[in-house]
Amino acid sequence: MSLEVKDVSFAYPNGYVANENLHFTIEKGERVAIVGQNGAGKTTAVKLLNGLHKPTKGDVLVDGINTKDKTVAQISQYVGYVFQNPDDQIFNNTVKAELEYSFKHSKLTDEEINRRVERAAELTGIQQYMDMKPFDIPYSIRKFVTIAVFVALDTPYLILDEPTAGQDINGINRLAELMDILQGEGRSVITITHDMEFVADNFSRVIAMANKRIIADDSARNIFWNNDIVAESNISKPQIGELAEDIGSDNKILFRHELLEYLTRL
Ligand SMILES: Nc1ncnc2c1ncn2[C@@H]1O[C@H](COP(=O)(O)OP(=O)(O)OP(=O)(O)O)[C@@H](O)[C@H]1O
Repeated sequence: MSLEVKDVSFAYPNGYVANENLHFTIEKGERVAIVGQNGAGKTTAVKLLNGLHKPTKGDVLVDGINTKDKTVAQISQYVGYVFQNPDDQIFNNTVKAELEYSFKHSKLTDEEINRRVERAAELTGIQQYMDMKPFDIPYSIRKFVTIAVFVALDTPYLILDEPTAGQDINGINRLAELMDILQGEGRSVITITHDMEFVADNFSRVIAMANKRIIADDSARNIFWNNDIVAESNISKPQIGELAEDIGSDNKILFRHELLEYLTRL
């Protein structure tokens, strides 16, 4: 079971080519961060994963199913896409209704739907907001509402677009815990982010994009310690990595404990 992107290119209706020859596979349970300069084509690429865009060339297979053969509604049962801005996604009158809406045509029993909705609310920390109007709660919590929708739906693949934007440390920790739980259940999380600390702390695999293409698909350590890739994709090295480089370490340090260990050995 996997998400397979096979030599995919994509052009918008106006003819602008936003992705060229993307080729990668994401296995079930994997966590992958897609990073890169503004306009590199990251959002276009993830919209190909959930069927919002269909490849102009090549194929995207979701657990073996070609996205070209299915509707967005069908693919979104497998691949959940949480928009960068929750206000583009939320449209129900209460938080609870927003979570229940996706089950409108579901054959699941009411008990099962309730169980899933309650669990999703608990895992995302939104229980106390369930009866409120979404626009009466803070932006950072609204983002968790949109995540909870797909946690409840139990999609095997979850795409988070800039999940740390607008979150404080508690929100970021909650995201990290949630991703651990989802991964423990064999679900994949794919994120687009400009937050390199979040990437280093939570994603072992990183896909770096620049100018419509993938320029590297490697461990976070190898990506952040390759200055050519960092420069071409216009990302920054996480702070600890930068500090380690400044003091002359070439041990590919990314974490505080690694830096401390290195310093005590000097
Ligand atoms: N509907 C559209 N029609 C034509 N071109 C588009 C459309 N949507 C996006 N583009 C262009 O495609 C390119 C890639 O955009 P995309 O949003 O995928 O980049 P991104 O890497 O996600 O950028 P950012 O980090 O700024 O969100 C950009 O040059 C953008 O202007």
